[in-house]
Amino acid sequence: MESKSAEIAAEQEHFDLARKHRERLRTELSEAPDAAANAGAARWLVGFRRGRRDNLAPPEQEVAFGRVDQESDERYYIGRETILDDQRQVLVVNWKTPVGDLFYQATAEDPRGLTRKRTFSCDGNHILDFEDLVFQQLAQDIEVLEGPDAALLGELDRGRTGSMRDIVATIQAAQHRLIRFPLEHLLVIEGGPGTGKTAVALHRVSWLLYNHQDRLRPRDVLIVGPHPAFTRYIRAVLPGLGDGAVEQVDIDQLAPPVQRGRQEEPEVRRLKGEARMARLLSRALEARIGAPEPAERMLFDGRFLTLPGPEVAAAVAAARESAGPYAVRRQRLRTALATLVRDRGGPLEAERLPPVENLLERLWPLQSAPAFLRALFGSRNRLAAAAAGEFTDEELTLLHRRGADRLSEQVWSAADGPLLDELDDQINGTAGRYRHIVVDEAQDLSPMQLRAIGRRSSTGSLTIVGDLAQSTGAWARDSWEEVTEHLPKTLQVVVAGLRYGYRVPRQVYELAAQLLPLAAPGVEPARVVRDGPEDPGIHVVEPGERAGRATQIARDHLEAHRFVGIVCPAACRAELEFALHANDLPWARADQGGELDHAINLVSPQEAKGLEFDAVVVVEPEEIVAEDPRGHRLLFVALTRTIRYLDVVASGDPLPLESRKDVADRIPRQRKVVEPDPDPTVELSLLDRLAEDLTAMIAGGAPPAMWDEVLHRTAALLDERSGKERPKGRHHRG
Ligand SMILES: Nc1ncnc2c1ncn2[C@@H]1O[C@H](COP(=O)(O)OP(=O)(O)OP(=O)(O)O)[C@@H](O)[C@H]1O
Repeated sequence: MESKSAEIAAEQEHFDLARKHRERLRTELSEAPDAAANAGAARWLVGFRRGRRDNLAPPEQEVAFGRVDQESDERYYIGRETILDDQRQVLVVNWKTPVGDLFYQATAEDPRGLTRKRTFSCDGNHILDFEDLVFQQLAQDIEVLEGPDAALLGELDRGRTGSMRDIVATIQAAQHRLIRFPLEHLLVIEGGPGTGKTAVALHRVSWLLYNHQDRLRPRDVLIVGPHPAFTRYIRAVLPGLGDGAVEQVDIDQLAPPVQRGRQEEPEVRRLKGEARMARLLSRALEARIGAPEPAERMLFDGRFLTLPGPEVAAAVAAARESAGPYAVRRQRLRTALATLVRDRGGPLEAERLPPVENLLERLWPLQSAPAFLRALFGSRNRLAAAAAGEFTDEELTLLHRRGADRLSEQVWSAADGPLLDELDDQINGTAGRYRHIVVDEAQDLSPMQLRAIGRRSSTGSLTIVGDLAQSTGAWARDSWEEVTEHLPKTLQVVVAGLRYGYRVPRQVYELAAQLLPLAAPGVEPARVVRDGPEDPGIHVVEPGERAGRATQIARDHLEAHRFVGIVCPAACRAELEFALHANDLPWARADQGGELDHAINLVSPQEAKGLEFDAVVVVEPEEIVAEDPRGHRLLFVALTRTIRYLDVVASGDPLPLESRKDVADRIPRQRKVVEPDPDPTVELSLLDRLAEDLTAMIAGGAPPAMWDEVLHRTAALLDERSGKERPKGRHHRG
């Protein structure tokens, strides 16, 4: 039998040959277009060639990651793209083809005509090793297929960066079934943290684009993520798979572009997300349509003309009852008024003349969504009229607010976005222009947000991705029906699960999963495929030491070249920022549009959704639990962001397992002003330390935003020392 190194050398020859032909193609595509029949055709050719060239894998990437051998003795290499030689012989087959499907789907029980599946490990296009599954052998030992193979484990252990990678080389059979699930469905992909939901959804897009080229072009697909940091994190995957032109946005971008930043109470967010808001807006908009005078007098070129009120009213009623958005029906009224004018001998071009325009504007005023919503929220009377008994007085009070003096100065909240979008749809209509939409982290979306997605779908074909155990915020969900009921109902809904947890190591998942009975009793825990390098570190510290300890741990990981995330609740944010500054560490914050850095990233538990890091430091779990009505779910999210290392730094309980209220009640609440506390029981050393901290802040010129938080922490410390015992965690390390 050939030695392995000889076989690797033979495979390398094939890889080199394929690479030569991929580069030949790149050169050909770069050359000027051949003569075309006309200038338009030449332009098309240039665009086509550029697109093809841009989608080619970069020169340094391996040409293939696998090989399948068929019983018929045919053998195919599987890669990110098909590569042909100059005789049009196939050197590598695209993973999205039926031959590619075999690579992922063949099992010992059902080898699908394969004798062997080979997986290569490479450094660039240089083969380091390969691993074979010989199906005949495996048929005798099916267990071998149950565990993760070496290629998958190798992939999972690779260090992370701020950018998600593709998983084409190691897609698992259960994942592949969802990737190629038929297009004409509303497919819900659910599964625990790190089961590959996001990866599967993105590869599904690539697979669908390849296999439905006749009806699905990249511009027909939209990907919606939960927040900008997530969109940045995933944005390189599809271009890497050769599908660069797919639009990827975060949910807040599905709205007219307005100035954002207004913060609102959870109850207001919840109310604004409800589906009945759509009806309120619709009634308010219809209420803007007016009634004519008993006789409408108009002046054309010095000649008066009178339209009888009842005829104008009939025209308004007909337009009102006709189908279509507000602006389209307004246009119908314009035509009807012009006809009435002409019938009475008025000018032929009446549509465009000021008297008709003025009457039209009075009866059916032009609207823009932001101006309309500002006026509606600013008027208690208008709100009450539009409520039509569907809203209580208290609810209307929550909606009522004084608008900015100028529209351009109006600052809108996140929950206003879908309302503006809904209004824009009611006024101008929305062309449902996407034939397939992927929605990630869909478990948190409000009905109004889901409606914004639904109206952009022209087919009802959607891939909805999420995990109910991670559902938090004003619209936390407990079932998928609560989500799908607000989406188009044209196609069959299928809920499919991913069960194997690829991200989170066993030791970390065992800690996090203790929260599940409390956080999401109905949700089945993921089956974890691998062990981590060590148990989670639990660090119970004094409140004043918390930021310092978290920073120190992050620094240690950084020095070991790990991509680090510090997941920190709002209450601890300022002290962490200060400690990171003071220690002069390179760090980035996800909420400021910055990239996730190759260093330390400070993220809130909400922003952490969908992200992952080599090492994660979770700060003060009790505060995280207190931060959200489903706080245990939020903590579950925070604890499951790591691919290898987890540290929890807490002055309270590092894993609070009581009700959220009990947890929240023991956290000292923020005090605005701190009086010097003369309590003699406060230890001198504590005061010394506080004095030191404050001196350091003054010397370091800490920004004003940090002071409030430090004072709050000071108050908490003093409260604590004056006798309020706080429960301590179970573990201690370092
Ligand atoms: N078949 C696979 N081969 C290699 N890596 C994989 C595979 N499946 C998943 N992964 C990796 O596991 C990690 C988690 O995947 P992903 O982010 O898609 O999970 P998720 O289910 O969306 O998680 P969350 O619920 O936390 O958002 C990623 O690094 C992904 O690349």
